[in-house]
Amino acid sequence: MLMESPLAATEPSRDCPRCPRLVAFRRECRAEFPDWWNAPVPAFGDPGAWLGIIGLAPGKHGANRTGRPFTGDYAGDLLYATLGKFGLSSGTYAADPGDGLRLKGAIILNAVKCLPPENKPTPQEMNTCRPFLETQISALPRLRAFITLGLIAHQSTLRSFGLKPSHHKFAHGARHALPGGQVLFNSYHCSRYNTNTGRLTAPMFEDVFRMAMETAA
Ligand SMILES: O=c1cc[nH]c(=O)[nH]1
Repeated sequence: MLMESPLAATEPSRDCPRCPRLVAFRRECRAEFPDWWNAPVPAFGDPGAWLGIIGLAPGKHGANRTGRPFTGDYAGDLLYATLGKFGLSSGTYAADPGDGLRLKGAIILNAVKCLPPENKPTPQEMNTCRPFLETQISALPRLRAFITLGLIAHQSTLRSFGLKPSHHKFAHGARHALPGGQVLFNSYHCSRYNTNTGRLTAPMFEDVFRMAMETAA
């Protein structure tokens, strides 16, 4: 059973037609895995969040299967462990959206809401999906900080504030001032690849959360 998105009124429809390539891929997945979610993956978290965590896009066997960001594959292992460690969640994280996990003070949004082939949305798909990100950020009035996971989420979040990525270079641990006093922190994406290769370790990830907590909690 899927919990209702805290931003239900701002989510795309299950059959959002905006990106032809992603629509075709969704159809393929629905045919092959009819029991999966196979639709835009809604936001998950606290509508009163001070911290927005911006991911890239659903993973095929993860969020695209479960309907909840960063669950169902390994992409969420470090993320949900870290949220728990910093008191930003309660309950237990499992693949099943009925696990009772709740976020407190944080919300997870994806820069692209539909599953992209090879986990790679095109620049056009990023642009086409961005209005949803912008609307959702605007619908979260208590947001004071963002953690962007990876370069693409960073760029899309900057653009959603009307800022130029060339003026705000991505680097793990970097912080960027946003209009209105909010602060954006960069992290490498917490993908299985990055954690397995040691590009991102738990202490490195926790440092970014600590900075965000010290700045904005
Ligand atoms: O960025 C990501 C990666 C996996 N799952 C998501 O929902 N987003």
